[in-house]
Amino acid sequence: MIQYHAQLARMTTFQLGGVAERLVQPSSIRELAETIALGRRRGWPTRILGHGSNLLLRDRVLPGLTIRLDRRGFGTLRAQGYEVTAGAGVSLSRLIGFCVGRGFHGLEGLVGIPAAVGGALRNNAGGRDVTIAERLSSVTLLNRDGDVVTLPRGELSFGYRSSSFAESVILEAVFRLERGVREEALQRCRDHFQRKRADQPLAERSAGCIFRNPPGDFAGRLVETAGLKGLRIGRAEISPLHGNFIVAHRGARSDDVLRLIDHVRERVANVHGVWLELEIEVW
Ligand SMILES: Cc1cc2nc3c(=O)[nH]c(=O)nc-3n(C[C@H](O)[C@H](O)[C@H](O)COP(=O)(O)OP(=O)(O)OC[C@H]3O[C@@H](n4cnc5c(N)ncnc54)[C@H](O)[C@@H]3O)c2cc1C
Ligand SMILES: NC(=O)C1=CN([C@@H]2O[C@H](COP(=O)(O)OP(=O)(O)OC[C@H]3O[C@@H](n4cnc5c(N)ncnc54)[C@H](OP(=O)(O)O)[C@@H]3O)[C@@H](O)[C@H]2O)C=CC1
Ligand SMILES: C=C(O[C@H]1[C@H](O)[C@@H](CO)O[C@H](OP(=O)(O)OP(=O)(O)OC[C@H]2O[C@@H](n3ccc(=O)[nH]c3=O)[C@H](O)[C@@H]2O)[C@@H]1NC(C)=O)C(=O)O
Repeated sequence: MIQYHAQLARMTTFQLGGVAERLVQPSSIRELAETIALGRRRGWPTRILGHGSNLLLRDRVLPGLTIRLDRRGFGTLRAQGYEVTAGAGVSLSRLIGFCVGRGFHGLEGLVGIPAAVGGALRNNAGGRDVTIAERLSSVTLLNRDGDVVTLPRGELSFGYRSSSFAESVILEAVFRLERGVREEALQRCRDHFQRKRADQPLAERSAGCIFRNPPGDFAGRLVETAGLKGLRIGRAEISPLHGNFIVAHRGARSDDVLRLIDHVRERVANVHGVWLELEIEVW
């Protein structure tokens, strides 16, 4: 079912931006495939939305078709031996909870990342010691020809916050985990979460790190040493806790964040001679 002029802000962690011209939240692969085929026939630009934790939506109508994969339609979660199959719409926190509850370890380093499995694979989300691709066994995709295919890890490529999925929709994935002690896995989750919460403003509205780390350096360090932490434009602020996070306060608009991004890039370029590349996507 197509929803017209659907509010999208609440479907992102920034909670900013306008409405989708058309939104579909498919409840099956078939509905997803039919929706994508319809979009092609009509020439609608089409985007896949996960948990919206790496996106900034502009303050305007998002043209074309937005397809949101959530747990209702893409919520598979099952174990066979030490392999866990998770649907694209399952949150990482739910996946990690499922694994840790069974004493399976390997994904604890991803705790505190508010992504869905599909978005996490697309961006090869990672924590201090692990990226999601490292535990991947296979992925099932809807490819650009409309076929459902399962590819082993060896046929996929991943990089720093990047993957080879650009043209496909991730439907579900199998992760290979290791037998561990449940209490120890739980403790590792607590430790990772505590460290992440100490370093990053997890309770505030953001999209995680705004910029990619430039080779050999850290965007957060460059922003901090350019004297920009705590700077505000409108109701958007560079987090005083982490220089690579912009947080949106009540009443913020996307435009405030965009202006702050421009300001940071120019200042960091002047001070350090480095042009920061965006890590988030702006839609
Ligand atoms: C508080 C906070 C902390 C964060 N910490 C981290 C961190 O430590 N490490 C890290 O790597 N990231 C972090 N992030 C960023 C973000 O969580 C990741 O980029 C994550 O991978 C985005 O997943 P998502 O489901 O929200 O995807 P979305 O933001 O919804 O989408 C991101 C991209 O994936 C595509 N996509 C989504 N689902 C699918 C699918 N099923 N098939 C194909 N393409 C798809 C979208 O089209 C878009 O291009 C953080 C974000 C926040 C808000
Ligand atoms: N900066 C921001 O704007 C935001 C920051 N965050 C922060 O990011 C971190 C991770 O966020 P998030 O992934 O949303 O997870 P949280 O740790 O905040 O917990 C909520 C999650 O618990 C999951 N859940 C509900 N029931 C169960 C269950 N029975 N077993 C396992 N999991 C369950 C839900 O998954 P499901 O969705 O599948 O129902 C939901 O995603 C947190 O620290 C949070 O504070 C989170 C959101 C926004
Ligand atoms: C949050 C994200 O991912 C995060 C991920 O959570 C952490 C896990 O340790 O590692 C990356 O951050 P990061 O490189 O800033 O990691 P941190 O360990 O916080 O900082 C790296 C270095 O920069 C310094 N730093 C960081 C922030 C700051 O304000 N000032 C500063 O000087 C730190 O002291 C440290 O020496 C990812 N960011 C990127 C752009 O790669 C995301 O992708 O959205």
